[in-house]
Amino acid sequence: MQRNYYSSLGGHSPQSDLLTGRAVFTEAYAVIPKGVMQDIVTSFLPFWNDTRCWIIARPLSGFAETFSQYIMEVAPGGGSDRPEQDAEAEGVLFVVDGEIELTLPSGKHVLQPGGYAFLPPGLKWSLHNRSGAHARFHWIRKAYEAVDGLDHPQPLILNEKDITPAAMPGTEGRWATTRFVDPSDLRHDMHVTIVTLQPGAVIPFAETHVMEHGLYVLEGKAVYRLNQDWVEVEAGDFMWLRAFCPQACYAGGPGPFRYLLYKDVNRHMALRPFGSRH
Ligand SMILES: NC(=O)N[C@H](N)C(=O)O
Repeated sequence: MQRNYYSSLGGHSPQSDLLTGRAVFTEAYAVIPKGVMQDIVTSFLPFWNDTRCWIIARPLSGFAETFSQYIMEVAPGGGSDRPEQDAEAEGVLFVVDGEIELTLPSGKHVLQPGGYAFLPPGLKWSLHNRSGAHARFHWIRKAYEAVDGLDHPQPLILNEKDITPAAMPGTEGRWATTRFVDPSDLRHDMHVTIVTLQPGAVIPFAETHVMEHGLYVLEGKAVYRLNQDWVEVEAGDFMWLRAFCPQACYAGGPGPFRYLLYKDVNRHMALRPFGSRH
């Protein structure tokens, strides 16, 4: 079965989100509800044709934010021969709707919903929509932190349906993570995974950690604890969490609650606070 994660995006009228007022921006986190991703907040990117994008996360405060995240929408016939202009940037693509053709030095790959690509920095790639319908995918970009003595990671092309989710210990699979990258592979400095909670399952403690997150809800509903607040979220919503933002959740059902999760990993921290001279 082909999943369509995206059908809910933009499905709210602007009024309904005005009424529910679900958009939140605080010093610790932001919530961008699906209804806010309307035509007036689209961006267009250089060298992309028939493509628009919603930029839902970016390094912001000058402290330590590490990533940007886009929802890309490519019309039939659209795409780019020069998608990335920054040689430092690594990227992950995750398809939520339709079909894209990704060309790498190794050849052409067709990605459908659930399709994942890891693109190391400096890789030559291009992307086109050769199908007759719009294609939508997440594009997560980060400045790769190279380490002397570690090779750059290699490109990866995978699909979530080919990966068995790993259950969190003691949860009997009610909380599980689909991992596209081996967590012990230290060449990688970011992970993009899919977290799945069955109806009624919980993250039972307020996780508080240095890693930042982008969480895009692929499916279902939950109440998410963000810092000191409990926020209702559903498919199509996005949450941005700064380092140390406490987080927990309760999956509301009736179906599974699933989200795409970005996390920075596996690197030393700066020795001094941002902006310090000594
Ligand atoms: N909010 C989350 O899903 N966090 C994950 N458990 C994580 O940080 O790995």
